[in-house]
Amino acid sequence: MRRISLLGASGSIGTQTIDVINTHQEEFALVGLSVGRNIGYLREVLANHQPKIVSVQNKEDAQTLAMEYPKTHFTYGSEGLIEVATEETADVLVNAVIGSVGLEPTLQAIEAGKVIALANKETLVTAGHLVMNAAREKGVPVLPIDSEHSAIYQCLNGENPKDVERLVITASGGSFRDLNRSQLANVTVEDALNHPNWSMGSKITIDSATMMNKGLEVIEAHWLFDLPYQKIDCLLHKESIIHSMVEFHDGSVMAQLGTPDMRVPIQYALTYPKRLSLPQTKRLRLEEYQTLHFKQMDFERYHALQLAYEAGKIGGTMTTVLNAANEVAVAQFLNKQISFLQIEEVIEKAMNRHNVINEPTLEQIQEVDVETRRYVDSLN
Ligand SMILES: NC(=O)C1=CN([C@@H]2O[C@H](COP(=O)(O)OP(=O)(O)OC[C@H]3O[C@@H](n4cnc5c(N)ncnc54)[C@H](OP(=O)(O)O)[C@@H]3O)[C@@H](O)[C@H]2O)C=CC1
Ligand SMILES: CC(=O)[C@@H](O)[C@H](O)COP(=O)(O)O
Ligand SMILES: [Mn+2]
Repeated sequence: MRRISLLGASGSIGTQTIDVINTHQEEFALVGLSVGRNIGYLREVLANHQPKIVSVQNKEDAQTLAMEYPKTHFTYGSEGLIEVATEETADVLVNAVIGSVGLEPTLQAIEAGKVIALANKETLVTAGHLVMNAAREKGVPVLPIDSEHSAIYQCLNGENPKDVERLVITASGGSFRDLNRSQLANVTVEDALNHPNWSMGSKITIDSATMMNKGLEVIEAHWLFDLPYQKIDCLLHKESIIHSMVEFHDGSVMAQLGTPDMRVPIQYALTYPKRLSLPQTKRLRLEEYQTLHFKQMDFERYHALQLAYEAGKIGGTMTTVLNAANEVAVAQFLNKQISFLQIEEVIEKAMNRHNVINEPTLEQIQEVDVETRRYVDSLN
């Protein structure tokens, strides 16, 4: 029995994690969870699970719920996320919150010796060295949930990491993949939220449309697989059937395939190194596709990806700036305060003015994060 704490239970990854847990009730127990403001969904979960601890965003919600569910401890805010992440009866933390708010709970969970199943890629983008060093020191595995990284993890299973020539991360191209740059000037939020292959939360769907999602994933791969940026490539593949590939020195290429369904990588992270059945996923029948498409990445068309590679290669706090500026700019775009193309403009401005700190501490990262958010807010 694996006992799971789940941050971000009401989101796209969170609800699919609960689906996986419900599918294998003999294997998994949900001992802790957090939601933000979606108390309605939390009540649905509490009808079927008896977690020891629950965190919500607001104190008032925590107080109301505590009266209704006396067997569960309710907490709230950023401290609440840490309490759930370090719940003593949990073996595994599934981190499925959005944004760098996921960093401290991840670090504290590592300190408490929990296995980390990580969807929250912003954690590695903003402070990959802190997370991976802490995990190494504690001997705690960091298992990827992100589909591309799960694919690479599966391809590397049993291989010697020294034999890797390069990683090939596939990219769907996002909502605007058939538009050229000049056609991006007037695109709407509603259009941007219409991802061709995946149903995901709004922030990552916008990241996918700007190609920043691939940029975040390149940095995530750099930390997870300890490879230099020169060995991490991106390839446009519009069907999202090949979830990523690993090329080895002998020319062999390993790929992981499947229909686009996040429950597969979520479950793999929860059962690793075993596999369990997942009857509800649509099976891949390649004859239904006949043709899969591939195209070289175009860095002029997808400038945000270029910025992410630059930030990654510069390193230190530059990726913290990239991430924080992106989080604020995407929120502004979703609130219709800036245009789609301004997202990358804002990120570039924030990067250009930043004096990098190498090997930053957690405090320095938090300061740079706050300062970058303040700067990006001031632009608007
Ligand atoms: N969705 C996907 O298919 C994939 C997602 N990922 C990554 O997984 C992470 C989650 O993405 P996704 O599930 O799409 O996101 P969603 O927006 O769907 O869900 C986010 C979750 O985090 C909660 N939340 C949001 N802000 C806060 C906050 N400040 N404090 C506490 N909780 C908060 C939300 O609560 P509430 O809604 O209750 O307010 C919700 O439970 C991201 O890092 C994303 O990049 C990676 C690969 C695929
Ligand atoms: C499902 C998943 O892992 C997302 O990160 C997905 O990769 C988004 O698709 P693209 O970024 O390739 O459009
Ligand atoms: Mn992904």
